[in-house]
Amino acid sequence: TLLARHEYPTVIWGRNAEQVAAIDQRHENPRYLPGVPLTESLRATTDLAAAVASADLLLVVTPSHAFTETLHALAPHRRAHAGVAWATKGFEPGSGRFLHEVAEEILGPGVPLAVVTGPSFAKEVAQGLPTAVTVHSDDEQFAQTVANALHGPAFRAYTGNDMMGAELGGAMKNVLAVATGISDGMALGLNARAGLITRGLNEMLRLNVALGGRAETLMGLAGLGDLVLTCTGDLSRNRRLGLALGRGQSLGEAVAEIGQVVESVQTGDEVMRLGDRHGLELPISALVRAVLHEKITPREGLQRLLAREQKPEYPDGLFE
Ligand SMILES: NC(=O)C1=CN([C@@H]2O[C@H](COP(=O)(O)OP(=O)(O)OC[C@H]3O[C@@H](n4cnc5c(N)ncnc54)[C@H](OP(=O)(O)O)[C@@H]3O)[C@@H](O)[C@H]2O)C=CC1
Ligand SMILES: O=C(CO)COP(=O)(O)O
Repeated sequence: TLLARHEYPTVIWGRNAEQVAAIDQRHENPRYLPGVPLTESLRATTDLAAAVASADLLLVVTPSHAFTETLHALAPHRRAHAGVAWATKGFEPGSGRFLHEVAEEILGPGVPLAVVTGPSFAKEVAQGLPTAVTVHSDDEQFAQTVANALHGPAFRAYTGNDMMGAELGGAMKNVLAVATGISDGMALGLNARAGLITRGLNEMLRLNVALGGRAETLMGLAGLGDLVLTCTGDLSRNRRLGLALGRGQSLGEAVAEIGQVVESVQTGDEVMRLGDRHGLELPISALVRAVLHEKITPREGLQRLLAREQKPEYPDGLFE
């Protein structure tokens, strides 16, 4: 709806005929964005081949568990010049690969790729409220093309060239949002929330540096920006999952009640796998995973965090 608002002829593909008809004809998405009017020029279809074959630019927004199959489905129909961007946040489930690695493998060399990420609740974007995101690509011109399409009177799109850092920030903030949600669900107070956000940012920065990424990406919209939004904004599904767990609900009950994708349930595993591979301790992320897998209760998680040894805030400099 943002692209259509910017007068780009835009077609959204979906697999559910009823939802597609509602978007195409009534300009609404009653299942996922009830009550938010969509741009009238936005077209919707269930015909993936036709939608892809007519596009100069592809923006994938399926959940991470559907990313690989969606790219396989669209690849044969992609026009030779059409670059592929995605707003999906997470890793490929199972392999733990970054999504740009998956895209490179499926689409082959030479296809322009870009990550769109940042603090952007879909509902607020659709309502036309001011939002800022960042578009990262190895191909500077493609980053600019995607940013130009998204950028408009109420939407700022910055550019960068650190795809891995941008993807790591978008994935990790979902796990850390569960931690602050749990803390708030247990009514542990505002100090606890700020402490978790800051030490969570530290986990993001250390993992990114271990992977060879650049700290500045995580200090920007892709990291800090999205971390603050998701840890504090009740529109976040990941935060709401934490709130429910902190109040004593089970994982199954909470996920069913939210009724939308909650990326952290899968991403917690992949983050810990990356941390283990690089010999990093990520205490908040580790406890979130343990609570999500119902191996420990939120109260046990809290006790373990508070019982950790006292130490310098930055033992080996800022980013050892
Ligand atoms: N919502 C937000 O504010 C933001 C979300 N994101 C990221 O975007 C991604 C999608 O999130 P979001 O749209 O909010 O999730 P939702 O749960 O709201 O919607 C998921 C959508 O993806 C579709 N879908 C699920 N599986 C498949 C599949 N195998 N093939 C085709 N379509 C599929 C669903 O269709 P169906 O109804 O048929 O199941 C539905 O339309 C996530 O990675 C999220 O982290 C990024 C920034 C902001
Ligand atoms: O990524 C998002 C906002 O930038 C949406 O967060 P949730 O998936 O937690 O709702």
